[in-house]
Amino acid sequence: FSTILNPVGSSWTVELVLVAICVAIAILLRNWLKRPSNYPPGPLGIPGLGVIPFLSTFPQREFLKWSKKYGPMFSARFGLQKWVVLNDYDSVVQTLVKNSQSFHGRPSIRLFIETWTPLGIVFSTGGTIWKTHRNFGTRAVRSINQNSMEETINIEIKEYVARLGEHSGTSVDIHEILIHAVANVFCTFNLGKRFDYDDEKFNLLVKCILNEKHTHPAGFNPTIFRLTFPLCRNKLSKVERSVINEISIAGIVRQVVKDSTDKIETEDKNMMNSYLNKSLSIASSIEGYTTEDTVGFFTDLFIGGTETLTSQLRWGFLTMALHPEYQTRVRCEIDDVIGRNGTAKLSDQSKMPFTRAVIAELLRFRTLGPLSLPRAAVKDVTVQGYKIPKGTNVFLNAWGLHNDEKIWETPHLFIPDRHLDPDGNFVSSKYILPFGAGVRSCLGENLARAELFLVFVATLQNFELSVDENKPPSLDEGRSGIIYTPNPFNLIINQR
Ligand code: HEM
Repeated sequence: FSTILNPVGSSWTVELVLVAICVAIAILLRNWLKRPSNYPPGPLGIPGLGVIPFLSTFPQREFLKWSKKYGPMFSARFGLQKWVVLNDYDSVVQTLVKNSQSFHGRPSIRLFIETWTPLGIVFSTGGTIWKTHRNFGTRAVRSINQNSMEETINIEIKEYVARLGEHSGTSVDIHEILIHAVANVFCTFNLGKRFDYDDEKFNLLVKCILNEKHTHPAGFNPTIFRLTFPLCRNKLSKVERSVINEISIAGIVRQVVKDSTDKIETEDKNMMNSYLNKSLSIASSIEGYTTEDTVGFFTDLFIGGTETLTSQLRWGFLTMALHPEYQTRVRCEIDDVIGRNGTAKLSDQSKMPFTRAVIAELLRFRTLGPLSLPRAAVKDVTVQGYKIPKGTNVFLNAWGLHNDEKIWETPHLFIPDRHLDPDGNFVSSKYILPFGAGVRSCLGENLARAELFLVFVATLQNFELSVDENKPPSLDEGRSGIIYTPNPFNLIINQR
């Protein structure tokens, strides 16, 4: 060793190098231990790695545990990155709602920037293009009135019930049929047309969503890992790039955008046409805006709106099959309010407290986005007395909020009655935040809630769901990525 360091044999060179190494380590340690004044407390972790070695594949669990020790808003380093984790309602409101504009960013996650081509709204780091997408999206979603939303969803439900009926009496994985229905609702609102279930292009889209890999490898653990270790990132993101590109959803959307641009109409027939009209006129005023941004926007809506809803409904049907007593209670309510052959309306919700309680409990019990989507502070800001510097990333631990024993008794159990008052009325809880909070909360929340209700009700109205008693699927087996999806499972469905 000394020959390498000291080829010429002078001892002071060795000493000098050793001193330099010690100084470098001391500086690194000092920087590691240094925190801005009034910064939220948190676990120190290991220099260079932060808390990564202490996280499981379900990090929200460790986060909730740490929040008991360091407080509901605590800080942690993932590698060299500074993060703050919010674990209770107050810290979420104070941070993401009251200081909405300061936290409208998302971290610049290279993984998404490299693989999510083109970058649309969901992983946009913020700024003018995100604002344009967001403003337009919000207005477009608001402009869909309840009647047309109901009508469009119910048209799809008819087809979906008929397809499911073909499997009556058998054990089947309903994932693909469900995606067809949910994706077609998206297509009707956004592209202005629904597709036949046998349409080649449509089936390709459905297959892309079925390719569950795209939700898994991009999960937060690997993401954090790759952010920290560039070499691993490059190696792994190659796999992901091929998966995501293979998905080719963007490719199909690009073609539809092109077709629509070619015959753009002044009349706002659907969201895409309307968006294209608008984007063409604003493109010249926004630096760097291209039609690829439009493609990204619609690709995000498609992925964000299809896989999420489908997974939440799959969790719901599995839960009902494993809890026949609740399934029967929902069905009795459906029969009373809608009847065996009636079509559910959104307004029926006010007369169906137990069904609402089941859906609310489902959103709590199987939180689809356990860590919501990460945010970033776009400026220095003080929250609850803590200083959070610009560039700090933020996790909303929605799973933690939904499983906090201070709020929920036996949170690991599915108990819809906790959402009913003594008179049986549904009571909505502010402590359930499945759609995030603040200016970047879910753009499709209203549509998602409407679809959840209508598809859930139609399924239980028409079918009895059960599982193979010999090897029942488990509610504890899911894949934790960006979203928490159930593993593939079969249900025995019997038409009533
Ligand atoms: C059960 C269904 C759904 C769940 C649980 C869900 C959940 C979420 C969550 C947690 C976020 C991040 C919010 C935040 O950062 O605070 C999000 C964002 C988003 N969601 Fe959803 N979502 C669902 C359905 C949908 C649907 C149907 C659509 C589309 C029509 C949609 C479009 C979006 C978009 C575009 C964003 C990004 C908004 C932005 O970054 O400004 N989601 N969603």
